[in-house]
Amino acid sequence: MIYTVTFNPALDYVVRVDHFALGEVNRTEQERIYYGGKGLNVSAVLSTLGYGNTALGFVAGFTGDEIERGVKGLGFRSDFIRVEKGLSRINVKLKSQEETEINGMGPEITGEDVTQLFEKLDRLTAGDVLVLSGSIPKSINDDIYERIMESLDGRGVRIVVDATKDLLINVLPYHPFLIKPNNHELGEMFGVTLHGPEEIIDYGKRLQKKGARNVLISMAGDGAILITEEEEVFRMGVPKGTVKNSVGAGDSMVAGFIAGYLENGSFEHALRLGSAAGSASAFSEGLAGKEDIMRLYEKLSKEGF
Ligand SMILES: Nc1ncnc2c1ncn2[C@@H]1O[C@H](COP(=O)(O)OP(=O)(O)O)[C@@H](O)[C@H]1O
Ligand SMILES: O=P(O)(O)OC[C@H]1O[C@](O)(COP(=O)(O)O)[C@@H](O)[C@@H]1O
Repeated sequence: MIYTVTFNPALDYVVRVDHFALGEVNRTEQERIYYGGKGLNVSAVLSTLGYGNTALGFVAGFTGDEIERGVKGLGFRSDFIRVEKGLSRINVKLKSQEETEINGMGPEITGEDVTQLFEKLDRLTAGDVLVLSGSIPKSINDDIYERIMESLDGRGVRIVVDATKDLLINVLPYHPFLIKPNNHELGEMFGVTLHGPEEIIDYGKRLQKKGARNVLISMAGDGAILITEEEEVFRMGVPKGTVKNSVGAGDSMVAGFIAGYLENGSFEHALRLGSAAGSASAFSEGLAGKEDIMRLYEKLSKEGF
């Protein structure tokens, strides 16, 4: 079974504004609402690619009701924990001359709520895949990902972590199967700005030395680099296309990678399917559909990436 955990699901409010002006009244040209949060996006794309999965996480308030209702139509199972205080987030994604995001902080999650999550995770067994993805609400201690990994240590569960800074660094001693920082996040973890693939590979390998098994570094329009536990390094470019909305591209990449790896155990295939899913979502208004992903997969294969 595949499980995803989203501590902080969101409604993503994506608005397009022509020439956004700070401090002025701006009017939208287009507005859309998507069900978001990294784990939920991973769940949605996995299900698009034919991999059934269960999304775990916390929801609160009327926005939480809507998330719980809406994701029922996305093809995966959900088993959320309802929390009493606060609201699930509305994350604002402003598309104009530049892309700007305001991600909310999320509801108040108590120790009891967290215990409920641990009870659900206690069902996981050897061969299961667990995706821990995204930020955590302020009310939770930032050692939560490590505590989850510690509780599952030795059970043969493959754990994928897509998070930033300490949330990610602290899980490395538990040997996550895959981590996916982007190049900026990778630099941020070491307090440096990375220039070019050599530096990115060097710093990616440092995360491996700290315990990560496979490190996938995404670089938006510049593609991705994968450093595997078999000491191979793969680079993948991106197909040509018009970017419509890159929110969720990273999550789509994680989902594509997992689907590809589960299919035949090949890291190269996983990277290609992950890259195709990432670009296909960047080229779509919302998350990509299967046809688009497979079309870009073929393109990446033909172009020899
Ligand atoms: N502008 C783009 N053009 C083509 N592909 C893209 C673009 N942005 C993202 N992608 C694809 O999606 C992957 C993940 O995107 P990225 O923006 O690096 O992740 P994140 O959202 O986690 O920062 C990239 O490695 C690439 O394959
Ligand atoms: O949990 P965080 O880090 O605040 O991120 C949440 C946001 O990330 C997203 O999952 C998109 O993530 P990516 O663009 O990295 O794939 C949005 O749907 C959501 O608003």
